[in-house]
Amino acid sequence: MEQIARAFEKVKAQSPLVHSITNYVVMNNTANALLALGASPIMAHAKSEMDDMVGIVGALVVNIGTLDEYWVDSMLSASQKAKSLGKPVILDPVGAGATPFRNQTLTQLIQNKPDIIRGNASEIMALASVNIKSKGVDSTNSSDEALDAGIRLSNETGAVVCISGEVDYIIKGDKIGKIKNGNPLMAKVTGMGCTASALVGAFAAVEKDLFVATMAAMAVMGVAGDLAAEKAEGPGTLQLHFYDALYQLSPSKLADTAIVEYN
Ligand SMILES: Nc1ncnc2c1ncn2[C@@H]1O[C@H](COP(=O)(O)OP(=O)(O)O)[C@@H](O)[C@H]1O
Ligand SMILES: Cc1ncsc1CCOP(=O)(O)O
Ligand SMILES: [Mg+2]
Repeated sequence: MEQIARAFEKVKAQSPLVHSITNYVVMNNTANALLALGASPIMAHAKSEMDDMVGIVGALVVNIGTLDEYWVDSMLSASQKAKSLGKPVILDPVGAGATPFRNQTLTQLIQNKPDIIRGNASEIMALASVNIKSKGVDSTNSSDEALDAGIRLSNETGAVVCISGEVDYIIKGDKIGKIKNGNPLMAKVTGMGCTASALVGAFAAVEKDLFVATMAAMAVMGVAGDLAAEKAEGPGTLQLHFYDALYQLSPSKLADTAIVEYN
């Protein structure tokens, strides 16, 4: 818990710049969430600026939500550049398993060795080649069901794998962490998973231990989700209160309220 609170202090002190190549649906949600957290967002996908942009940011978040052929080229070149500079790459495999194009793109992106993969249960199961029936971007599985797939995916790729859901699992080798905060209403707001991946980017930019960085980001998501749900009347006000909760959350409040298990 101390390490999680310290990572949050570093985000606040350093206000890292996070580069997202992300989808049209969530660009605004995720930029606002990064600002509320105390980080700084930039969304960019032009091929001509990928190398330069990656050169000035603290982390790269690649999110395939509304991918197309041009964007995939940008995603591949930006992740290669980030790896060559030793900057963390976070992959959000939105809609993994839904179409062959998504699966082929994810295979290429994973060959570039992302440092962290954060997805919902169905996406992680699809990435680990579990034969599931995809319902697009929303999960039809619980994170508990995806745990074995997540462990396998982490072992195969060497990445920290985060399976989000009622319980968030964070996996690296034989380390498994759980975050038990959050509220089911979060799944009724589009872009909450993408927001989680963006926050993971902010933490990875300042915290070298990427397992700790991912635990801390998911703890912040869960605690802010709990606080927002106490005030919300539905998905619309949940989103608004979520930004306010993120903005008001302190490292000490995080340490007092995060429900973290680790073994
Ligand atoms: N049933 C739930 N209970 C608590 N938190 C949840 C629940 N479902 C989702 N969350 C939280 O919402 C965020 C988005 O997760 P998820 O819905 O799994 O991602 P995605 O939007 O990519 O499908 C995460 O922070 C997760 O912890
Ligand atoms: C609805 C939708 N369609 C393509 S991307 C996207 C947003 C998905 O966001 P999240 O995975 O965070 O729910
Ligand atoms: Mg998602």
